[in-house]
Amino acid sequence: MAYFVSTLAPRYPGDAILGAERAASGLDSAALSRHLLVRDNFLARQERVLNVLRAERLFRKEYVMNLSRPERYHLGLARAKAIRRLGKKHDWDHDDYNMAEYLNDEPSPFFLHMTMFATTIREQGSAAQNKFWMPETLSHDIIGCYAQSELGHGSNVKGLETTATWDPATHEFQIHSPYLTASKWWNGGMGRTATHAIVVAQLLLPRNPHLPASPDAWAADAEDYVSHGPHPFIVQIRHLVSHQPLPGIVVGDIGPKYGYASMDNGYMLFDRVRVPKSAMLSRYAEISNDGTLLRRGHPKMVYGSLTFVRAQIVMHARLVLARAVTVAVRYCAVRRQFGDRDRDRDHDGERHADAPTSSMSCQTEKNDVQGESATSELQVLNYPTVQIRVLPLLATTFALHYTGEYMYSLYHGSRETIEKGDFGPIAALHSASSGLKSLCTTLAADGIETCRRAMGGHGFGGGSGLVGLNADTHPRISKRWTVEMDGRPIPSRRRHGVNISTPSYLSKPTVEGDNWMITQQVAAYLIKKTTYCIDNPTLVPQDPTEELLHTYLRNRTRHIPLTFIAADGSIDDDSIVRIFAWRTAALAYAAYEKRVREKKPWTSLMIQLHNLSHAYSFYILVANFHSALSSSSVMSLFHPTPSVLRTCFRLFSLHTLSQFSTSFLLTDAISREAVETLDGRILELMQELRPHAVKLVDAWAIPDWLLDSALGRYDGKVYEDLFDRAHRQNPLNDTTFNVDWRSDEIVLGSGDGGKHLLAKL
Ligand SMILES: Cc1cc2nc3c(=O)[nH]c(=O)nc-3n(C[C@H](O)[C@H](O)[C@H](O)COP(=O)(O)OP(=O)(O)OC[C@H]3O[C@@H](n4cnc5c(N)ncnc54)[C@H](O)[C@@H]3O)c2cc1C
Repeated sequence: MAYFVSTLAPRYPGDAILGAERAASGLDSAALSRHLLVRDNFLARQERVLNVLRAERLFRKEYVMNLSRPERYHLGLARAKAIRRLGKKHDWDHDDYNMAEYLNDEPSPFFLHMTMFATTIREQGSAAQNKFWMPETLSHDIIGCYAQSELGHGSNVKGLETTATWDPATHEFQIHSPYLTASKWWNGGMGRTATHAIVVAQLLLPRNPHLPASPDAWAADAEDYVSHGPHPFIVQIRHLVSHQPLPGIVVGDIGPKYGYASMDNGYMLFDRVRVPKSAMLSRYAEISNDGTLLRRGHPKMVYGSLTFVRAQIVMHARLVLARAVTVAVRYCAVRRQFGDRDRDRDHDGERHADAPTSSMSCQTEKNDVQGESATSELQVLNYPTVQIRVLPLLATTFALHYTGEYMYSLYHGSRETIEKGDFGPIAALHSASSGLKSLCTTLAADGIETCRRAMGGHGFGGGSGLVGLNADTHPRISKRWTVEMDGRPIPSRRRHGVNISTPSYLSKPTVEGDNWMITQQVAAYLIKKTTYCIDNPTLVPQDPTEELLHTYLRNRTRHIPLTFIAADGSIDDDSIVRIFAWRTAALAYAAYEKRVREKKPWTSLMIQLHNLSHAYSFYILVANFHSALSSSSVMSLFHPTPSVLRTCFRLFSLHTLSQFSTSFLLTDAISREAVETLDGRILELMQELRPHAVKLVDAWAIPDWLLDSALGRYDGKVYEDLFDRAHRQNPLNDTTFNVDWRSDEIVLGSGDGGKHLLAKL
C-alpha cells in the first residue's frame, strides 16, 4: 500500500499559495534582507557555514526529537567537538563559529567555555593570569564553565554561600560549601563536561590580618573572618586524563529540565578544597602577602560589559521572534479553514446564487471532486482574529531590530568614554539595556507562544519547529567569544559586535537577570533622574531621558491629552512618539511622588516600578523605530518597502497603545476619543500589511534547515512535510506492539516480557 500514499497530493498546493502571495507583493525581500542583516556579513556567512554543516551527517535534524535526554547530551558533545574540528578544517573565524552554533541550534556543552569562562578570565584576570590560562582555553585543552548560581541563590549574588577562605599560613584559599544550599546549581557545561570552573565564592579574610586565623577556625568561629563579598576564582574540578572529579569535589548533572537537553547544567559542592592564591582572578582585587585586600581599577568596567550583554539581547530577540513569525505567517497563509460566511452576500446583505469567492482568498483555485472549490475556504491568515495575534508580532521584529541597532551604536559610542575612565554614560546605558532585556525577551518569549497558538493543532506538533525554538535553541545568552580561536585578539569593535545566535527562549526571561527583578534598576534610575530634573528646573537636558522629563515637568499642569490622528484624518507618527514619551514621564513622576515625597516602602511600589520600566522601554522601541523610518538606509529602499515599514511602525505602536490603553488614559497621554478609534485603525493597518506578510518574513532570511519546520518551510509544502515526518521519519512506527493486557510482553514477538523497559526504570 506504500504506493498509495506516495502518489497522493494535498487538496490544494501550498507552494502555489506562497508563490501567489509572493507575486502579489511588490516588496523586494532580498533588498530588505540586506538592509536588516548587513552587519558582520551575516547573509554570506550564513550561506557558507550552512553548506558545511548541512553536508555532515552528525548535524542531521530529522530524528533528534526522538532521542532520550542522555542521548541528547551525547549528541550535543559530539556536535560541539565536530564544530571545533570543522572550524579548524575550514579556517573559521569567531563569527563563523558563532554562526555554526546558531545554525546547530542547540545548547552546546562547550558554550560556557568560550563565553563566560573565557570572558571572565579576559576581563577579570590579571595580565599574568591571562597569559597562563588563555592559551589552554583557546586550544580547548581545558574546558571551562561559569559556576555562580547556587541551589539557594541565583539573582541575589551577594547571598551566595560558597566560601573562599584565605589561609595566611599557606597562602592558599579553601573553597568550601558549608550548606546544602551552597551547592553550585544550573551551571552550564559543568555536569559532565568541564575540567575547570570559574567559581564565584564569598571571599573570607581574617578580621585581623596580623593575628593569623586558620580557615578551619572560621567554621568554628565566624567572628575571626570577615566576608568581602563574592569574587571569581578559577578552579580545576576534574582530572585532565581520567576526567574524574578532583578530591573534595562532588559534581554532576542536575537532570531533566524544560528543554536544554543537550546541555549538562550541573551541581557542585566543595569539601574544603585548597587552591593557590593565584586562583583568585585579580585584575580588580588581590590579596597581599599579609592578608589584606587590595582593590584596583574600577569595578564599573565589569558592570559595563554586563550592559553590553544585555544590549545584545535585543538583537537576539528579533531573530528569535522572526523565526516564530516566519513559521506562523507561512503556515497561516497556506492553511485554509471554512468559507467566508458572507461570500454569497453583497454589501447590503443580499444573497446571490453565483457569488464569487471572497476577494480575500488567494487566486489558486482548482475545482475538486466534491464540486466545490478547494480554495473557497479562507486562508486563516485572513481572519482578523489570527492577524491580531501574528501581524503585530511581525511588526515587533522590526521594532526590535531598530532598537538593537540603536543600542549597538550607543554602546560603542559610550565605550570609548568609559574606557577612558569616564563612567558617566554607564548608568544610562545600564538602565536602558536592563529595561530592554526585560521587555524584549518577554515580547519574544510570549510571541513564540502566541504564534504557536495562532497555528491551531499543528502548532503543537514537533513539525512546527517551535518546540525546539522554545526549549532547545542554542542559548546565546552571554558574552560573545572575545578571542579568535587561534589566539589572535579580536579588535575591540568586533569583539563587542552583534552576536547572532539565538537564545533558548523559555529560559530567557529568567537568565541574565530575571525579567521582573531587573526592572527595579530601571525604575530606580528614572526616579533619580526625575528628582534631579525637579531639583534643577533650569538645567539644559543632557540626554533624551532628561529631555522627556523636562518636557513633562514644564507642561504637566496645562497638558491636554494627545491624539495620534492628524487634522486630515491620517496617522500622525510624531504624535505617537509624544504619547509614549508622555506616559513614561508621567509614570516616572508618579513613582517619584510615591517614593521620594511620600516615602512609600520600595516593596509596596514594585508592580508600579515594573510597569514604569516597561513603559520606558516601549518608548525607546517606538522612538527608535520612528527615527529609523527617516534614516537614509530606510529611505533608500525601493518602493513600497519604506511605506510598508511605516505600516509596521504604526501597527506596533497602535497595538501597544491598545494593549495598555488604561495606562495611557490614566496618565493623560492620550485622549479617550483617540483610544476609541484604535480598533478600527489597527484593522486597517493589518489589511495594509497583509499582502506583504510573506515577503516580510522572507526578508529575515531564516534558512529552512534552521527553521526545521514543516509548517514554516519556504516552499509552502506543509502537508507533504508533516506527513513525511509522521509516516517516514517516526521510529515509533517501526515497532509492532503487543497490546494484549494479559501479557507482559510489550514489543510483539520479542518474548522479553517487558524486561527492556524495566531495565531502563
Ligand atoms: C537554563 C539555565 C541556564 C543557566 N546557566 C547558568 C550558568 O551557566 N551559570 C550560573 O551561574 N547560573 C546559571 N543559571 C542560573 C540563573 O542565572 C538563575 O536561575 C537566574 O539568575 C535566576 O535566579 P534565581 O533562580 O535565584 O531566581 P530567584 O531570584 O530565586 O527568583 C525567584 C522569583 O523571585 C523574584 N525575585 C527575586 N528577587 C526579587 C526581588 N529583589 N524583588 C522582586 N522579585 C524578586 C524573581 O522575579 C522570580 O520571580 C542558569 C539558569 C537557567 C534556567
